[in-house]
Amino acid sequence: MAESTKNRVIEIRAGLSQALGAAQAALERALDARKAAEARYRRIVAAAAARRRKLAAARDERIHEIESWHDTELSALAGAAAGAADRAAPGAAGEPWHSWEPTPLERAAELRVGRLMLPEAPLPPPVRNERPAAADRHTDDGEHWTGGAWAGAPGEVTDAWAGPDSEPPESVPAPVADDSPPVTPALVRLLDHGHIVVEGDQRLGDDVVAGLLLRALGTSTAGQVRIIGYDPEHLGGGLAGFAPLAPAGVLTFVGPGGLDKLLDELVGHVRRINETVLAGEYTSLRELHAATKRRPEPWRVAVLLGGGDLSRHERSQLDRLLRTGAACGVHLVIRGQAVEPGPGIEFVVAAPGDDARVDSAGALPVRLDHGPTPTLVTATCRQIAEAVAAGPAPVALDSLLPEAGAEWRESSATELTAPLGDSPQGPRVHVTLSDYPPHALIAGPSGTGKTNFIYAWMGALAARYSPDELAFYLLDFKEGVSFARFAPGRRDPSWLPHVRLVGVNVNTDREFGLALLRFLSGELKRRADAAKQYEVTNLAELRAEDPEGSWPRILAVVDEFQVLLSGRDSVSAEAVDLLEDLARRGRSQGIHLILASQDVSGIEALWGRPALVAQFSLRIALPRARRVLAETNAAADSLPRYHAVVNADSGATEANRVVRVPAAGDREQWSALQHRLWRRRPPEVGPPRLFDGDVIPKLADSPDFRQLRASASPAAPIALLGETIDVAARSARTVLRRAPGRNLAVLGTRVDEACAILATAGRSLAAQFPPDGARFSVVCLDQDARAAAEALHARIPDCGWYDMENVDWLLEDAAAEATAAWPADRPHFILIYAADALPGGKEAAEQLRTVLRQGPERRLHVLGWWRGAGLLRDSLGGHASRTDPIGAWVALDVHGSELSPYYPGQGAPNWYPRPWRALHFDRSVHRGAEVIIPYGTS
Ligand SMILES: Nc1ncnc2c1ncn2[C@@H]1O[C@H](COP(=O)(O)OP(=O)(O)OP(=O)(O)O)[C@@H](O)[C@H]1O
Repeated sequence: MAESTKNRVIEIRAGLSQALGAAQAALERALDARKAAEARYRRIVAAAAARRRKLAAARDERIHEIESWHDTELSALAGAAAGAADRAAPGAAGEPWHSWEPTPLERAAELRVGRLMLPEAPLPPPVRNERPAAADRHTDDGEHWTGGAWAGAPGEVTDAWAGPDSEPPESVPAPVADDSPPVTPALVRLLDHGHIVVEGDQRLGDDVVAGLLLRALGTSTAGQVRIIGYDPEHLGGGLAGFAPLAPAGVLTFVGPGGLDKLLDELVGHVRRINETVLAGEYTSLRELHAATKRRPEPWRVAVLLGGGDLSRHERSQLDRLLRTGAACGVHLVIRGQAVEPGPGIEFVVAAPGDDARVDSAGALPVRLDHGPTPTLVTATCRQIAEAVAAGPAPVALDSLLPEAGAEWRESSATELTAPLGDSPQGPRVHVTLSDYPPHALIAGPSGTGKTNFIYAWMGALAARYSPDELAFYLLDFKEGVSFARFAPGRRDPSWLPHVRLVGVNVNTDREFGLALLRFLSGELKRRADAAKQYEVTNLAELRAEDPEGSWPRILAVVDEFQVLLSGRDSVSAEAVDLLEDLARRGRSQGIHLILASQDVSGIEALWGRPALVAQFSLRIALPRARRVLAETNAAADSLPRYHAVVNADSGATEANRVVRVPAAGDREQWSALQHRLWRRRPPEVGPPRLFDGDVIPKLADSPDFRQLRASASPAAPIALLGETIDVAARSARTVLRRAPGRNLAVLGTRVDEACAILATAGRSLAAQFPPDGARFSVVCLDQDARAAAEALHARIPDCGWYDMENVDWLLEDAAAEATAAWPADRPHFILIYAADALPGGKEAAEQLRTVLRQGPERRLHVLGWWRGAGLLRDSLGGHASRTDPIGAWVALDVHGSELSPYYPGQGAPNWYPRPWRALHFDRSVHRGAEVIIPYGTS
């Protein structure tokens, strides 16, 4: 091989080896670079994953925070909205139909028509431990998760490779179901606020109207919402379910063509209410109600369903009502008429699903409620109609009273004024008694509330005027004890401090009525004398001149007064005279009479006495009372229950004022007032005198008996006999002084009463003497009276006892005593039970006559019981004998005609016997006989 070739080979080899070395080095460098690049790549990937995890965690945390804040806020807002809705629409105003029932509310509420579709507050997210599946998922906010990264999530490393190591977000908000029921009702305002126009879907609109009406009815007191339906296309069919309201007058239908008249009428109501009810004092009925708690006018809701084009007049009336009706409680619910938006007008657009709208809810979707079921509508309407037919609920007595603590502030110097209740038009009705009108006549058939009316009037007066200003004298001729509540009783020791006298169960004791009139007559005289002395003419002037004097106005109330005037006897004759005088002259002296009667004949009894009836210019008629107002005034015929016509001008129709009378009969309410006033009574005001004709008085309770004291030798011993029927509790008495005729005869067959009278006489006489100061002898000649005679005998110390066996001794002794020449050293009282049964024939009879004739002058007095007026006559010596030895007598079941011999110069006394009553006459003091009540044994 040539050198050159060798060299070339060597060169090539060297070159190749060099190249190989270089390549080797380059490869090594490249491998190093690759290694470094790979290491860097791994670092970047790891950093990216770590960063992404961190960011995802931060994002999740933030999302979670935002979501929980959102949830809390949303639930708080939803809760607040629901709470506000509940408050605005409580009870029947907002309750869903399935649990709905009427709940009358204090004031008008907003009414629910459906639900507001508010954005829903999601449920709290559950903590997720599982990875979500790799499949696509939709979150509730519409984001799209692809299994590796959140599409469109901000700040995400979206360009990074999502290797198998990459993690999905730890927690994902759970999708929330969107079908939980919304809780916020959609409300509209109708009553006391405005009008509602329903548009849109016909059937759903009908449901809205029915729902609104039912809710309006159910949230108010029965009868306070009146509906007037105008439905010319379906002739009322649109309101068919409400038909049960029609008979009670709560729903009226206006026929086609009647719109004109209906709108005119409603405008008329608005004008009237503005003029007479709001009367410039309030701007709306709502304001009046807030200030006074009274709602004198019903809400009138006119439902206008279709009806085509309106005439110009109708349109302008409708516009007027839309502007001014709501303030006066006149509201319109309109369908099928174009109405311009305006203040207070709510538009409801009916549509299915969530497409309905309520104007005041803005753009919020509304889902309307279904209408109430026909059964619910008719049942509710029937219930309301029944409640209306049953009449309004009673008003409480408290509504007539001043605030507690503000009592007794009025002066009665010129008048007595008190409210009696509200008129249906709203204003209070006040009634005044003064110089004109001075006296009142009240009439009402039984059960119409006459007694209640009197209570209410008395309560309103008694709360305003103190007992210094006003005094009551009360008399009830009806059977029962209606006025007894004003006097202390066993159950309640309080009394009405103004009441000076209460007479109950006096229907057979007309004398008590007479006694009251006599007493008032005496008081009239006292006032007239004082007026003369001060040279004044009426009570106001007298009080001004004599400020220290006690001059209360007097109110004398006589219920069923006709009993007093019935009968043509001396009682009614005198009663009429006294009444006439009191009615005529009492007015200026502050004495007022209130006569009440349930009986038309009672009122008619007065018509025959025009002078008397003319004085009673205040006339009060309860429902169906006849003839108490003027002849042509029939206002009482149509009065609802618990109402009265008050007329202060003798019944002239234009002076009628209708008043709704509060319930004052309730014992509890009355007692609360009475106790309040009783606790305030001045210390000098004692309880009233209670005269109860059904109660037998007791001698031990008699003030006259209690005052009797023993004295050594009373010149005029008093024999008490029984209680007089009088304004003051007085005992009838006869004085047994030393004078001819001072004997007492008790006449009649009624043993118990005769014995009671003798016992009273004996005990009261004995009470006036010290031991041995007088001699008492009891003679019992009738077995039936023995127990009573023995009881008396036992009560009187050292009393002699005589009967059939030994009465002759007593008579002989007494006759001698009566004719003796020497003066008696002490009085001797002989009490004889059944003196007509005296044994011993003529001789004994003669002795008795001697004692009767001559005894009294020698202080020997007979108190004898004869079982008949004729038998006494026999004892006195027969028909022709004189009766003057009997100076005093008490007759029981003896007719007046039989008493004429003992009733000198006056014919026969007017006496019809009645149980436990007696007629007493004492010729030394009486002009006429008086009725007395024997004391019961005690
Ligand atoms: N304004 C009223 N509000 C509520 N209840 C009333 C009212 N007026 C009367 N009543 C009730 O009606 C009933 C009859 O009333 P009241 O006794 O006053 O009638 P009256 O006309 O006096 O009847 P009578 O003469 O038969 O006693 C009573 O139960 C009473 O409580």
